Amino acid sequence: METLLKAKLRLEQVNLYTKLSGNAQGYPILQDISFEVSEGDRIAIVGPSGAGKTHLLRLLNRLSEPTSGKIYLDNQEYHQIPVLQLRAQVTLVPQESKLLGMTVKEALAYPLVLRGLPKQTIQQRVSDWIEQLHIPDDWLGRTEVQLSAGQRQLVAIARALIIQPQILLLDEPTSALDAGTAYRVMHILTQLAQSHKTTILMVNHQLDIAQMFCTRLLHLAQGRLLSNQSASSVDWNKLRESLIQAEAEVNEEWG
Ligand SMILES: Nc1ncnc2c1ncn2[C@@H]1O[C@H](COP(=O)(O)OP(=O)(O)OP(=O)(O)O)[C@@H](O)[C@H]1O
Repeated sequence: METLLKAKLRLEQVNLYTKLSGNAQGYPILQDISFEVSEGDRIAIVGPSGAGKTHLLRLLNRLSEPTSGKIYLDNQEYHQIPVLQLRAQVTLVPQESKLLGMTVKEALAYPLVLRGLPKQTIQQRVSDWIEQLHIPDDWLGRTEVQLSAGQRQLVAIARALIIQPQILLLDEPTSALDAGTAYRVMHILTQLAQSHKTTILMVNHQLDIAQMFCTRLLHLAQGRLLSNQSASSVDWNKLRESLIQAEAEVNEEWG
């Protein structure tokens, strides 16, 4: 019972089915997913393509609703929490982020403007994160089309960090970053988790990053949770081999 009270996030037998034409029952995307997450956990979510990783993050950000089962934040059922309030606490950085025609500097400030923070606080916080993430001055006046995929990814991560959410959901956050920037971002996230008890759930195909960064690992396959274990108990070589094998099988299926 004690663990239930301490859980920051809890999923109980969550199922997600998507309606596809010609299939009345729907297509199973996630099945019987149950796990708990504590404050300050750094969780890597791994699994082959199509395993349901992105949909799991979408459920946690309420971009989708479970077909059945329950999700709790601090013991409060998800659907009882107003969605904007929930998203201020549980923030998603999707694989592709848009700056909506804004410059980088405007886009970084925008989430804070929406929250009505004083101008000086906004400027200070934006400058702090620009410095911490080593975002060069010459990016600040650029719009989305003037940034590379990696630059856009870093700006998207900065926008989420600026809000200081309690739970940060990241969908392949380092896939387009160079190695140096990826490790810098991971180092900052680790510090945040340790100093502010920020909880991090990150989908990642780069197992070396997951191994170095995470405290727990969730392994999904075909919409089911294959394992939920502490990072220290993972056999990383075995996991690497099984993911390569599973990915090859997915590719074979697609011919
Ligand atoms: N709009 C949709 N309608 C129906 N099924 C979908 C839809 N979008 C995705 N799917 C299916 O849902 C399953 C899970 O997709 P999801 O994107 O969550 O996988 P993933 O593990 O994140 O994959 P990847 O690593 O390739 O990003 C896949 O089988 C996919 O084909």
